[in-house]
Amino acid sequence: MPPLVIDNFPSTPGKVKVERSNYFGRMSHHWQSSSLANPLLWLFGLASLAVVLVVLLNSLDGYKAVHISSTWGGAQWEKQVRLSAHRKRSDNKVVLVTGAAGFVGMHVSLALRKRGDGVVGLDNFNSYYDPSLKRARRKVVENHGIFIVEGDINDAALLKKLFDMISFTHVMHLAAQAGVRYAMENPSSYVHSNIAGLVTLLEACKSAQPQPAVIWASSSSVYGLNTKVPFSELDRTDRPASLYAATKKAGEEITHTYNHIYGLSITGLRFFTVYGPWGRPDMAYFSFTRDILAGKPITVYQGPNQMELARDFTYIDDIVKGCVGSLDTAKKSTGSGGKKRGPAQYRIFNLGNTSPVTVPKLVSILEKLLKVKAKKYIVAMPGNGDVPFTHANISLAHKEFGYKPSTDLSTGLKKFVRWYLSFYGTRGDGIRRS
Ligand SMILES: O=C(O)[C@H]1O[C@H](OP(=O)(O)OP(=O)(O)OC[C@H]2O[C@@H](n3ccc(=O)[nH]c3=O)[C@H](O)[C@@H]2O)[C@H](O)[C@@H](O)[C@H]1O
Repeated sequence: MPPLVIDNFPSTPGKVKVERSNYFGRMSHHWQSSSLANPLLWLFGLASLAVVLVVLLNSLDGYKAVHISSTWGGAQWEKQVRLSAHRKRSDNKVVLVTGAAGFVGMHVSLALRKRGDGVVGLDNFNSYYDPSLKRARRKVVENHGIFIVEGDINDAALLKKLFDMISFTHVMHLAAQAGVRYAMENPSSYVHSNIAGLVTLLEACKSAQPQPAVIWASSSSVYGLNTKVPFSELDRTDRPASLYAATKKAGEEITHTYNHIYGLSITGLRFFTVYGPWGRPDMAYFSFTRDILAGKPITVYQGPNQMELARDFTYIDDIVKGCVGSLDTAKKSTGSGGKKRGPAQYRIFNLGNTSPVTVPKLVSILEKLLKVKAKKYIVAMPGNGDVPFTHANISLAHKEFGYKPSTDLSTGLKKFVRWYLSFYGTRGDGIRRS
């Protein structure tokens, strides 16, 4: 074999250019003659390593603040996974749902299960918001025969185990670090889940036999600072306003490379401010409900020139229909053994409601439903990643799988409030009593 020269090593004076064929042979000589034999330099090297480690651990602090748990493995665990993956008929799907104890994950898992699909959930039950809500959601899906594996999408060994055990036809990837404004508090958690976790999952999917089709949650936030409305999938998405948006945009690029290189069938869904029963306590409609009931003031942001902010709030049942529709129209991946055998499907869809509502209007609907007047602080929108408005053009999803949202904000909030009161009661402390 000819000597392998690593050419991309820097070749400026003082830097090395290594010839690998002779590398190990020369090492012993270098060991004796080079400065590596000097104990003082060793001490210095070890001290530098310690400093690097301390810096690295500190940078992980933000991530550690979100507690994550993991328990998997063993005969009983395997039995539960297999049972959960069991489909009713051979034409049903077998789906791995990541983030299954999350808001959208729970609802999508139930919808798939109800029609006879095999569904295995995966969730790390982190403490970004009250994990007891996630555990309550787990109870609901467990009652429908769905097992949620407790583990992280960054755990490559766990993913390999799952793909070795089960021939998943689809992966519905909904696990993510959500929240637009929290990205300024804990940026590393977004990189951990939305970038590193996504890549670990795609690696597992690309190597799986058979390769599943992947459907995953992107976000309306990728439209960032765009002003042209409604937002279309053809519009530019290179001006994100938050790190959250940037990681979702990165996800779209990352999934494209896995589609291109490995033949993974990919569908990205840009969700528009999803709300409804079993929702996320960090979102405005949820925290406003809690605070209005508690008699606490709420903060309503305002754009420049006292402009009211608006969102294309989308009800969870409509989102579920969009998720299931896109899953059912996803074509098979084309790769095998980690290699692409032909071009594979790559799609991106907006899943919105097509009728934006202002935040003050959202508050007035809640006031009516709760029969309590809100104490409002109107403040200028802080520069923390928020965008003034969102509005979806959904013609592509309509054409591809008949997506047609049918729940307006008043109707959807009525269902949310009914659920909220039955779950937490009227005290507004966000603590469940049952
Ligand atoms: O579509 C998305 O891709 C994203 O949707 C959601 O983000 P947003 O649309 O920002 O929802 P949300 O926080 O409920 O704020 C709603 C409105 O209330 C305003 N808002 C908020 C808080 C507050 O205290 N006051 C206030 O006026 C605020 O300024 C805004 O105008 C998801 O959280 C996110 O994970 C992602 O999925």
